[in-house]
Parts: sequence; structure tokens; C-alpha cells
Amino acid sequence: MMISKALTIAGSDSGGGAGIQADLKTFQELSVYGMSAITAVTAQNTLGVQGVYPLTLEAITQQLDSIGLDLKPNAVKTGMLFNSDIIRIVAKKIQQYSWSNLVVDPVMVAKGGSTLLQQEAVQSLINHLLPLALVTTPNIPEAEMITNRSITTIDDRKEAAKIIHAMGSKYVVLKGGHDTSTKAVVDLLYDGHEFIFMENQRVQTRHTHGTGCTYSAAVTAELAKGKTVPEATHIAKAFIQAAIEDELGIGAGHGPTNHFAYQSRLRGMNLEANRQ
Ligand SMILES: Nc1ncnc2c1ncn2[C@@H]1O[C@H](COP(=O)(O)OP(=O)(O)O)[C@@H](O)[C@H]1O
Ligand SMILES: Cc1ncc(COP(=O)(O)O)c(N)n1
Repeated sequence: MMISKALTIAGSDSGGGAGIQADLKTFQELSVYGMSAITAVTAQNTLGVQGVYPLTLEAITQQLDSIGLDLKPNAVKTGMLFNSDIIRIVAKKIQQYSWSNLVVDPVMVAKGGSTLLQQEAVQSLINHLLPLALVTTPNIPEAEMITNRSITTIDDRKEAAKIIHAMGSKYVVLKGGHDTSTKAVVDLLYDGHEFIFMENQRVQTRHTHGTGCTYSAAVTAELAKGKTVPEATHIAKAFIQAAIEDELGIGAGHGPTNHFAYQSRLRGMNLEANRQ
């Protein structure tokens, strides 16, 4: 059996809703073999981030070498990278091992406000990582940081997507979760030529911890299986919508999304179809 393989290079979330844990759960649900290189350990739960412990460059390099010298990921994603030294070493290893299908989720700030990428590292992300990206998936505040512009209108979003594309990312998904002014949640996909709007009903919930990680992991899993970027982002949007809608209600704060939901629904539909 030939199984598709995906690698996540990101931070660990002890609460299990975001970071490495969200990525591996998503890979598994989408039938992709998951691998991980951990950049930082966070002490985190649904109430917030209690501690951030970046790993040494040696530990990060060794994990990437262990994977690069043996296992060949079909797609790779980056999440929390924390500082510019980590970004530089990650970019170097991605090039050294010729890893393609790179999804860059430019994680900067946790939902509760804790810093997951130091301010001075944004320029390193632009210089070293975006030129390697097949897809970059900023939310609105991240796109504002990368482009140094404020984003309020749809035209602002389009302009920001163009700027990020010009920085070297072949596709840009500017996610719309942070724009609460409309009933729909609209993600904007840009390929350098045209804009595709991907839209779903906004779910009224506080349980959105790890939505960005889960979404970009789903894109990565589908790319690993050979899907195109428009196909992968379409499936990822359905995956995250199901994960937010079927909430688990875990924890006293901003709970995790439901990584089981997408497959449970598909199984349900298959059962229905078999009954007819
Ligand atoms: N309340 C919601 N209802 C439905 N989809 C959402 C909701 N919040 C976020 N999403 C979707 O989840 C993904 C992550 O969105 P976003 O919140 O913008 O990013 P991040 O989690 O990185 O801050 C996007 O595909 C977005 O459309
Ligand atoms: C280790 C880690 N990585 C990323 C996030 C961002 O989470 P979100 O996907 O909700 O923006 C997080 N809270 N913790």
C-alpha cells in the first residue's frame, strides 16, 4: 500500500487543539501518514497560553534531518516558528531536502493574545519562507503584519493577497475568520491571476481554538495526496466547517474544533447511501 505522507513543522499545544496535535489529527482523519518536527513546546489549554519553550536549533535541525534522510514527505506545512533563527534553519532544510508542496501558515499570535512569533521575525518569514511556499494561509491580522497595511474592505484583502503573492508564494489564501461583520465567512484564494471566494455560513461559537492550524493541515494533507491547490482548499474549507459546527465543548475557555466531524459525516452519508 502506497500511503501519502505529510510533515508538520510547528509548536506543540499541550491542550491538543492547535499546533502539532491539530495537524497530526487532521492528517490522520484525511488518511495521510503524519510526521512532525517540533519547534517549541507550549503549555496551553482552552483558557490561554501559560508557557512557551522554544527548542534548541540543534534539536530542531536533528528532527528535520532525521525525516529528510529517511522519510520523504509528499507535502509539508509550517506553523508556529517563534523566532528568526528557527525560520532560517527551517527554510534551509526545506531547500536542502527539496521538499515541495509547502504550506506556510504564518502563525503569529494565539487567540488569547500570546506571542507565537517574535515581531522581528516577520521579516525573516518574508525573506526566507514565503519564496518557498506553494500556499500561504494568513488570517487578516497576519496579512496586515506581512504587508504592513490595514485590511478592512474586500479590495484591501485582494491587494494584500497580491502583495503576498509577489513575495513569492504561488497561492495565497487570505482567511476571513476575523471579519465578524458578515454572516458568511469568506476565504479568498489568489493564484496570481484570479480571485476565488470560498464561503460558508459563520458558526456562532467561541470554540475556534486551532481553526487555522486545522485548516492548513487539511490543505497539506490533500496536497500530499496529489490534489491541486483549488481542490485542496475546497476540501479543507469543508473539513474546518464541519469541525467548527460539531463542537466538542471541551474546556472552560475557547475549546478545540472537532477533528472527527468531517469523516463522521462522510461515514453517515455512506451509511445513508447503503440503506437506499
Ligand atoms: N466562526 C466560524 N465559522 C465558520 N468558519 C470559520 C469560523 N471562524 C473561522 N472559520 C474558518 O476557519 C479557518 C481559519 O480561519 P481564521 O479564523 O481566519 O484563521 P486563524 O484560525 O488562523 O485565526 C478559515 O477557513 C475560516 O474561514
Ligand atoms: C502551538 C500553537 N500553534 C498555533 C496556535 C494558533 O492557533 P490558531 O490555529 O487558533 O490560530 C496555537 N495556539 N498554538
